[in-house]
Amino acid sequence: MLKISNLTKRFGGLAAVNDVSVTFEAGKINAIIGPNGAGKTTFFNLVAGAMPPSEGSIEFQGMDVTGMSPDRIARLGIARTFQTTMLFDQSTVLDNLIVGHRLRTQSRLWDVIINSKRLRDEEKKCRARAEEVLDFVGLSHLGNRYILDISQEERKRVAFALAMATDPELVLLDEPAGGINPEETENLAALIRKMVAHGISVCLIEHKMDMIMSLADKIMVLDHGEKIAEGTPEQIKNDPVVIEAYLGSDEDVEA
Ligand SMILES: Nc1ncnc2c1ncn2[C@@H]1O[C@H](COP(=O)(O)OP(=O)(O)OP(=O)(O)O)[C@@H](O)[C@H]1O
Repeated sequence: MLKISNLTKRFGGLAAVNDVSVTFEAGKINAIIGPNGAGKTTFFNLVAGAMPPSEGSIEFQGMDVTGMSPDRIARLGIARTFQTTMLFDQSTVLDNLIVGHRLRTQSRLWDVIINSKRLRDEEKKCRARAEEVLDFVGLSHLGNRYILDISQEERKRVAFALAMATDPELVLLDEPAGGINPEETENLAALIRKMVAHGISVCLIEHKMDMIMSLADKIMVLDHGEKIAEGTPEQIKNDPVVIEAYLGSDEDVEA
């Protein structure tokens, strides 16, 4: 589904991602781990088209998407969750989803001025889709609540719903369990499994090792921009190179 070949991104003299090649299969949960500054976020930025690579290529479902704009990549089926701080606090959950979805639909200014049938049809579709994804993430009962009034876990579910609204094939999750407690983390892991059960492939960056180890089918470990290991959770846990990379940082692979 996603084939990365010799991907490199340099910022001045620093190779934030350095000659990384990896393949992620459809229908799986793939995790990217590594100490702080390892290049995980940069890797995601490259896949989502937020920045062009210095070298290497990205193939999605057999198509070369290297250097494509984020819009085009999103339309091809790669969605990314945004930080919950990107939600509109003073709007309702449903409005956040409708606006998020509308930003990706077709109506032009002319349609708005004449309140065209296309516009009205699109609005209806966006609302229906918003209600559908809200139900999927288990928040139907909160559609009319303000973002300000819901919990951090619920906000994370809204962020997932936003990504789901575009009907993606692959979802990139950047630290989905950051800032929530162990029980909420388990709930969110269940939601990620549900996404995969519905045919969506997942790629996530996460620091919470217990979550990764129980959730991921495959883990890629980055350190100083380079891929130092790749394998199942069991293989990664016991890999001396990985343990060494984490011992040299303030993080713990068994944590
Ligand atoms: N836009 C940029 N310009 C210059 N340097 C950058 C830029 N983005 C990232 N870097 C550098 O690239 C390296 C990798 O950063 P990146 O954010 O990808 O790591 P990370 O693994 O996501 O780290 P963390 O776990 O702390 O979020 C770091 O040294 C960072 O300072």
